[in-house]
Amino acid sequence: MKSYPIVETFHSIQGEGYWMGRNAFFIRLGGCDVGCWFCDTKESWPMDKHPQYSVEQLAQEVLAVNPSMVVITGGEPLMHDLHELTEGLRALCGLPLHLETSGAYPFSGTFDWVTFSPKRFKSPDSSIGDYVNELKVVITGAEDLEWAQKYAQWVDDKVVKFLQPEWNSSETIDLTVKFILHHPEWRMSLQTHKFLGWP
Ligand SMILES: C[S@@+](CC[C@H](N)C(=O)[O-])C[C@H]1O[C@@H](n2cnc3c(N)ncnc32)[C@H](O)[C@@H]1O
Ligand SMILES: Nc1nc2[nH]cc(C(=O)O)c2c(=O)[nH]1
Ligand code: SF4
Ligand SMILES: [Mg+2]
Repeated sequence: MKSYPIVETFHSIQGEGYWMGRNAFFIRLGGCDVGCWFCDTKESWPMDKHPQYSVEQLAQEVLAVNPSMVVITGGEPLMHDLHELTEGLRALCGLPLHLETSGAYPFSGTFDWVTFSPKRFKSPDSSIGDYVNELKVVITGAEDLEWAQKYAQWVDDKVVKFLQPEWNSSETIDLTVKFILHHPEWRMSLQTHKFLGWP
């Protein structure tokens, strides 16, 4: 069966976005070429520097901690064909599968929830449009707020829209709060696990 390069796996709360606070098992796949300067997981960028795990090995790790859901993240997960990973985890674990992606590569796999975090450094592939449940735009300054609105128009009306400021910049957090006070269609997402010192 197919294997995937794994940066890390961990059991924590979903720190961000719509499912914030839920008990989740995270699988971080290696490989990303999007190049965000603010990326908080740059160690995930190399594709070939991480150990390969089979889908069965990953399923065993999930089952050992009995989480309420599994989050596939990275790196950029869509650089891989996620079909075997999601079909295998679904068959072996029977848990909801969530995806964190920039959408920069064609969509693959079957997910119960897709969080789309587009980046100005590499445009999303149009294939993600049909699958998005949540839009989560990282805010580092005023220009990102303008840019976020472009994607709010691009996704379906029913998509839940979050602005996620860089967690360690109080100016950016203030800027984001002030914007939301004038744009009630947006919600705030904070990376709560970082404030708590959890992975
Ligand atoms: C590390 S990325 C991995 C998944 C995928 N490559 C992506 O960017 O969506 C996981 C989430 O963290 C967000 N993120 C990365 N660096 C961040 C930072 N410095 N501040 C806030 N959010 C950040 C991303 O936008 C994404 O929503
Ligand atoms: N606790 C926790 N929640 C998260 N939600 C998305 C994450 C990610 O890196 O994709 C993440 C993460 O790294 N940790
Ligand atoms: S797309 Fe995601 S993993 Fe890749 S550099 Fe940007 S934030 Fe980091
Ligand atoms: Mg993270």
